[in-house]
Formats: sequence, C-alpha cells, structure tokens
Amino acid sequence: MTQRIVVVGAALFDGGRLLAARRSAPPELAGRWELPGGKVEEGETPEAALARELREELGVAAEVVERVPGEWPLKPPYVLQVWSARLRPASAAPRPLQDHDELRWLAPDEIWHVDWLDQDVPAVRETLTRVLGVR
Ligand SMILES: Nc1nc2c([nH]c(=O)n2[C@H]2C[C@H](O)[C@@H](COP(=O)(O)OP(=O)(O)OP(=O)(O)O)O2)c(=O)[nH]1
Repeated sequence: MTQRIVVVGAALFDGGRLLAARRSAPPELAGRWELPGGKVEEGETPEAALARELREELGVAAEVVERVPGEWPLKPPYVLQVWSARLRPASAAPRPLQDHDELRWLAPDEIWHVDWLDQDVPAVRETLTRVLGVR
C-alpha cells in the first residue's frame, strides 16, 4: 500500500480576508496561487507543521483554529488538508520569505480573482463555505 503524505494548507484569515500565496517554484506550479503550508514531517502533528510552515514561509506567528473537513488529492502520494488559522496579536505581517513571490489578502468577493492551483479550488471553496458561510 502506498503511504499517504499529508500537506497542510492554512486558511489564514484576518478581518474576514483570506491570505493567498503565489508559488515561485517548482516551474510547473510557479505563478499559481495556493494556501501557504507544506508537508507534515515525521513525528509532527498537522497543527504543529502548519505553525512551523507559516513561520518559515511567511515569518508570522499564527494560531491554528480548526480543521476544514475534507481532504483533497494532490500529486500522489500527497493529499491536502486545510486548517483555518489567524495571526497572533504580536505577529509580524506576512512576507513572502520562502516558496512564494507574492501574497494577497482577498476579500470574499475577490477570492476567485487569483489563479489558484487546480487542486486547491475545491479546498478553497469548502473553506469559504465553512468559515465565512459564503457559497
Ligand atoms: N503548501 C501547499 N502545497 C500545495 C498546495 N496545493 C498543492 O498542490 N500543493 C503541493 C505543492 C507541493 O508539491 C506539495 C507541498 O509542497 P511544499 O513545497 O509546500 O512543502 P514543503 O514546504 O514541506 O516542501 P519541501 O521544500 O520541504 O519539500 O503540495 C497548497 O495549497 N499548499
């Protein structure tokens, strides 16, 4: 049986806006938008992985709020799971330190203005429904 590897994505909200991050690599994903995050390492909880990835990639201190139910297939053996999260009060503002070259806070009516990775579209849709009650 093939081992599944969980990639955690953060639905980071601030003032009702969602943070989208534009990937800078690898070439086949560069220029497309995603939820910041990354692979869960061995012995790590998904929540800890998410906080670590957000610190490394964006330089922020984030608090993981709750899981968005569901799991979305990526390139095997990866699957995407999403958690909502918010910045801790003392956190710096997010900056694209690693893996991304642009960040954007999107209001609910701007969510589909960016070119999300195909595999992120259902995950973002579910996140909006669950967190903001938007359809
Ligand atoms: N972080 C993240 N990765 C995603 C999303 N959608 C999607 O297809 N992926 C893919 C891209 C990568 O192939 C894989 C996660 O890789 P990553 O490069 O973000 O993870 P990482 O920081 O742990 O990577 P690494 O450089 O340590 O290997 O999942 C998403 O919304 N967020």
